[in-house]
Order: sequence, then C-alpha cells, then structure tokens
Amino acid sequence: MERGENGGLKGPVQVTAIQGDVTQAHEVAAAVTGAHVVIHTAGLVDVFGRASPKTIYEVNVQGTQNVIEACVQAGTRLLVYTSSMEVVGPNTKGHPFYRGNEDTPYEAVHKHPYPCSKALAERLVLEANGKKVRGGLPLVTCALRPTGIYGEGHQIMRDFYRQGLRLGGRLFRAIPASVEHGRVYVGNVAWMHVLVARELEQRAALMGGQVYFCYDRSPYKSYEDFNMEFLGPCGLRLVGARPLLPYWLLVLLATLNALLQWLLRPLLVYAPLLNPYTLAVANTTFTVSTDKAQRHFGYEPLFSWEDSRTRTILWVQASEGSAR
Ligand SMILES: NC(=O)C1=CN([C@@H]2O[C@H](COP(=O)(O)OP(=O)(O)OC[C@H]3O[C@@H](n4cnc5c(N)ncnc54)[C@H](O)[C@@H]3O)[C@@H](O)[C@H]2O)C=CC1
Ligand SMILES: CC(C)[C@@H](O)CC[C@@H](C)[C@H]1CC[C@H]2[C@@H]3[C@H](O)CC4=CC(=O)CC[C@]4(C)[C@H]3CC[C@]12C
Repeated sequence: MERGENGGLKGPVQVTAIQGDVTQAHEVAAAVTGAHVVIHTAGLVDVFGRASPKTIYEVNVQGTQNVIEACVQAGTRLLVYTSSMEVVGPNTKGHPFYRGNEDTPYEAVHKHPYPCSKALAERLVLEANGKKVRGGLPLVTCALRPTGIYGEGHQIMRDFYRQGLRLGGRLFRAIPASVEHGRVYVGNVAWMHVLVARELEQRAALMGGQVYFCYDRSPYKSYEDFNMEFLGPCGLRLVGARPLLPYWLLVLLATLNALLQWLLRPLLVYAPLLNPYTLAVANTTFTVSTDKAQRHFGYEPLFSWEDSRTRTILWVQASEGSAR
C-alpha cells in the first residue's frame, strides 16, 4: 500500500471487526490468532464508581494477562499497550507532577481501583518483554501513557456540555485556574499507537520494554478551562475567576456524593462527576513535557492544536442536536 507524505497509509485499509471480551481467554486467543502486532487498548475507564473494583481488575488486569498469553501462544511478537498517565499520578498525596517526563522521579502511590489496575497491567506488559513466544522468538512490548484524552467521543466533555445546558448556559468553576492538566487529542493518541506498531519490530532493542507519554501541542490549562476551549464556542460560559465554593465544601459535597452512591447502590447507580477521587485528581497539577516518542520512533503530532480544537468543537456541536 502506498504511503502519504506524513508516512500515513493511502488508499483503503481492510478492517475485520471481531467482537469479544478480553476477560474471556479463548475469545482473546481467537482474536489474536494470525496477528503480526497487537494494540491492546481495551479497558474499563471508571473513576465514578459505576463498576465494582473486581470488574475493573478483571477487565484491566486479567484482560491484559489474557492478551499477553494469547500473543505468546499465537507466536505474535509485537504488543502495544494503552496505559495511562494515571499509572504515575496524581498520587494519593496530591503531589504535583509539573512538566515531568518518563524519567522524572515521582512517588506513584495509588488506592483507587482504576489507577491500581492500569499500573498492574502496565507492569505485566513491560515484564513480558523478551518472553519467548511460540516459535522461540522474543515478545517485544511497550506501553503508551496518554494524559487526559479529549476529542470526538469524549463522554465526559459531553456530560459537562449537557450540565451547562441544564444550568442556562453556565458552568461554575470548582478548580483554581492555576492547577494545570496536560491533555492530548484522541487522533494524536491513535497516531502514536500506529507509529509504535509500525516501528516496534525494527527498533525492538530501543523500544522494547519502554513507556512513552502520549503528548501533543494542546495547551496546559486547568481541566475546566481546557474544556471551555470547546464548550465556550458552543455557547457555554465558565462562571467565576476563582472557585465559587471553598475547597473544604467541595470535599464535603464529594464525600456526600460517595455516601449517596453507597446508600443507593442496591437501587440504582448514582455516579456524579464530583467524588473524592475526581476532585483530588482535578485539583492536582499533572503536566508532561517530553520528546521521548520523537527521539525513539520519530513521533510528531498528526493533528495540530488548532485542528484538534476545531474537530472537537464540531463534535460537541453535533452532539448538541442529540442533547436537546
Ligand atoms: N479517557 C482518557 O482520558 C484516557 C484513557 N486511557 C486509556 O485508553 C484506553 C481507551 O479508553 P477510552 O477510549 O478513554 O475509553 P472508552 O470507554 O471509550 O473505550 C474503552 C473500550 O474498551 C472496550 N472494553 C471495555 N471492556 C471490555 C472488555 N471486557 N472486553 C473487550 N473490550 C472492552 C469498550 O468497549 C471500549 O470500546 C483505555 O485503556 C484507557 O485506560 C489512558 C489515558 C487517558
Ligand atoms: C466536578 C469537578 C471537580 C470537575 O472538575 C471534575 C473533573 C474530573 C471528572 C476529571 C478531572 C481529571 C480527569 C481525569 C484525568 O484526565 C486523568 C484520567 C486518565 C485516564 O486514564 C482515565 C480518565 C482520567 C481518570 C480522567 C477522568 C475525569 C477527571 C477525573
């Protein structure tokens, strides 16, 4: 197949969809059979208490173990795993991670089921690097750590948008503007996965067993201010130059939400955006500044910040029709 000027593929690419459950080893084995490279991006992304810790573990950890085992049995030598910034932090102590990179020392301490599961899964993938697969050759693995992904299909962005519509076009600041979060456009995350899948075999000695943050040129902003880059052009406004409520009151409200979730669980799943974990993460600076992916396999973002922003705005506006 012919390649485009940025090295991307030109012309039709044949895709065969096989639906399956990563927690079912036999289904994973069937999906992996014959694959030259596996990109394992399936995961249960839940920090709102919708799923049980057991289910999060089964999908994110056992599911990843099933993928590794399937690669070994099938003789598939290349495995790329979608890990997460959360493997690093923010930690339970609220330590900021400011313009850090893959080598920045940071005390990665987690209690929440989601980051714990991603950290364990990443470790399984990296430890599997070099493991002999069927046929006797070594498995080559690496893990990509996206920061907060945004773009088309971002359900949390859609939830904020709908919340703003319900509140008369307003959202109320809860987090100081000074608390910066690194964010990355979904198209650039996908592009990094494609580049790794393409380069991992030839650069196995350099890339095998490595982790790479997913990054692009999206600006560092507070989570709420960053979201307003898209929700503002869709008619919403963020009220307050500073948080309208004191932090202790937000902690109280988040705790009440967690208590309500626990009390209501036998009847329904009550899973608001604000809970002790989401508040703590939102309130802790986490930004990355790295060029490791560029140095190791020539990664450059495929989508500029301007393009990423426009595409996301168009998606939110399109979801407006479904919101009303
Ligand atoms: N959303 C974010 O900000 C970030 C996400 N990630 C990681 O990116 C990956 C994709 O996440 P998102 O696209 O955000 O979430 P998503 O919920 O949109 O995608 C997760 C996918 O995994 C599939 N999946 C879930 N359980 C499965 C199972 N038992 N068997 C097979 N497939 C299953 C879902 O059907 C879905 O297509 C995940 O591994 C997540 O941990 C990493 C960093 C940031
Ligand atoms: C209610 C307010 C306090 C509001 O600001 C809460 C925002 C909160 C829902 C998000 C703030 C930071 C987000 C997380 C961050 O982007 C890192 C993530 C990485 C992942 O792998 C999965 C998603 C997430 C945990 C992401 C989830 C939503 C936030 C906690």
